Amino acid sequence: MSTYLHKTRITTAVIALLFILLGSISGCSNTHTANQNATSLYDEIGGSKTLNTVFGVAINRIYKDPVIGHYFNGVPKSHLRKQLVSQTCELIGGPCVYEGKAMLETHKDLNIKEREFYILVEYVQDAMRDVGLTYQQENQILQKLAPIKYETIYL
Ligand code: HEM
Repeated sequence: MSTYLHKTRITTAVIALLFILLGSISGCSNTHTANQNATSLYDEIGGSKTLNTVFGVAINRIYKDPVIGHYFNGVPKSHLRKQLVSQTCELIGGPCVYEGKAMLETHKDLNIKEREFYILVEYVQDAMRDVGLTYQQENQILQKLAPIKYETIYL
């Protein structure tokens, strides 16, 4: 085989490889996006805009609650909202990575009672309903938050 032909074949192989690589990268991201669009509860409910509204509404009520409101004295609403949105976003298949404090560490010295936990959950549930989430979406989100109960309450 002549050197020229040899070089041409190598060049063709390199170009083909590049096309395959680029194809698989873009194919991969397309599939990824398609899957996320098709399956994520996060996208289904309207993403971070909806979560921000839900937690904004819930937090305003929680801070005024006569039983649990006092826990939040000195906790900036915007901070708590940002962390709850990010945590829930991650839990329901959104693109977020929760980078806030660990749940056990955050709540362990607060001595939160079980019934107080349920008061908070009810505010979140009411806010989801008020914002227009379906009963099914509401339940799916609550199911994701439920296991956190044992990291927040004092038993
Ligand atoms: C499923 C239930 C709960 C979830 C998902 C949750 C989640 C969170 C998150 C993400 C933070 C922010 C952590 C950070 O600053 O990085 C936080 C902080 C806090 N949570 Fe909860 N929480 C829950 C239940 C409760 C309950 C029942 C109470 C009280 C009644 C409570 C009181 C607080 C307080 C006072 C803070 C602020 C702590 C501080 O900044 O020192 N949480 N929680």
